[in-house]
Amino acid sequence: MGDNILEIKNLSKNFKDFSLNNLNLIIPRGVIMGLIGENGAGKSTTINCILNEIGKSTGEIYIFGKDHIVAETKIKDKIGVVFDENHFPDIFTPKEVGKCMSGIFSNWEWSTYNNYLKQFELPENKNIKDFSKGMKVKLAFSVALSHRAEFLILDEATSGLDPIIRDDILDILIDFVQNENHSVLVSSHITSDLEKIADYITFLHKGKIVFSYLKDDLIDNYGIISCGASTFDIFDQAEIVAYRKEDYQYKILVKDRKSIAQKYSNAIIEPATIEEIMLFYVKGELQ
Ligand SMILES: Nc1ncnc2c1ncn2[C@@H]1O[C@H](COP(=O)(O)OP(=O)(O)OP(=O)(O)O)[C@@H](O)[C@H]1O
Repeated sequence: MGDNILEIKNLSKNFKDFSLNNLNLIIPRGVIMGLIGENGAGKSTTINCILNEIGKSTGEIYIFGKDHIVAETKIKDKIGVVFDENHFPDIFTPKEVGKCMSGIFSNWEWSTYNNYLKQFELPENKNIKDFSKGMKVKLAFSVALSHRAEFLILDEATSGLDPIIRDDILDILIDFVQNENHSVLVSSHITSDLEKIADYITFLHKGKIVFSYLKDDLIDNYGIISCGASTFDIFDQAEIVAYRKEDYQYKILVKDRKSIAQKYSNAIIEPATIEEIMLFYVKGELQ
């Protein structure tokens, strides 16, 4: 267990109209795990269960090898969290936030915090209520990165940021996992960002994990075939993950595009992006 920063076993959470269903997930040390899924798929619920912000119905969660509830205080000291909303009281200034955090986190580093405030051009004495949405997110990143966290958990944290700051944040995350004790769990709708930085992609759909794969395996192996009805009919159905019927053609998602290309030499096969793979699973006909 020591090599994994997070281990989730058979996690379920039942709400009245929604259930997270028997999730199993491992995040090794030294990696960025991207969590994708449609609105309402259960990404925030998963993250809230990990952080014990909401109680799980059943299952086990270990962070740094320890039960996430038994060792909650110690664990939270080493986790940096950024959500898509302001965590801090509006009347605080960044300086006051720093003072408050220095009392909460045992490894608080003022110099790192002040450097991030500078890098993100955040005025240290302005009230947060007068910050833009992007400034609030940048403040949350400054805090998350200033207490020697080993595990960063980001829930839709970058979606309110402009492409330039987003790019800076992606660089910071890549840099963060250069320390092989560190890992990042990042949920995002911006799949192109995850395509740039994630080592693994976990796809959650209607409360269940569809897959949790190495990103390079996804990109190297999945493919999309465009073909007419007659070609579609000769495909071995077992080779089709999902398909979508368009006006004059079928689009087929396959898992092993290289062997399919050899077998059906007339078929046109393109690599699939993460967004396309997700769309096929959510909107296509599944085999
Ligand atoms: N406290 C709650 N009580 C009842 N249902 C809830 C509660 N919190 C979340 N849900 C439901 O759980 C489902 C999953 O929500 P969740 O916020 O985890 O999805 P998500 O994948 O993070 O979506 P998004 O991308 O829109 O943020 C939704 O149907 C939501 O209505």
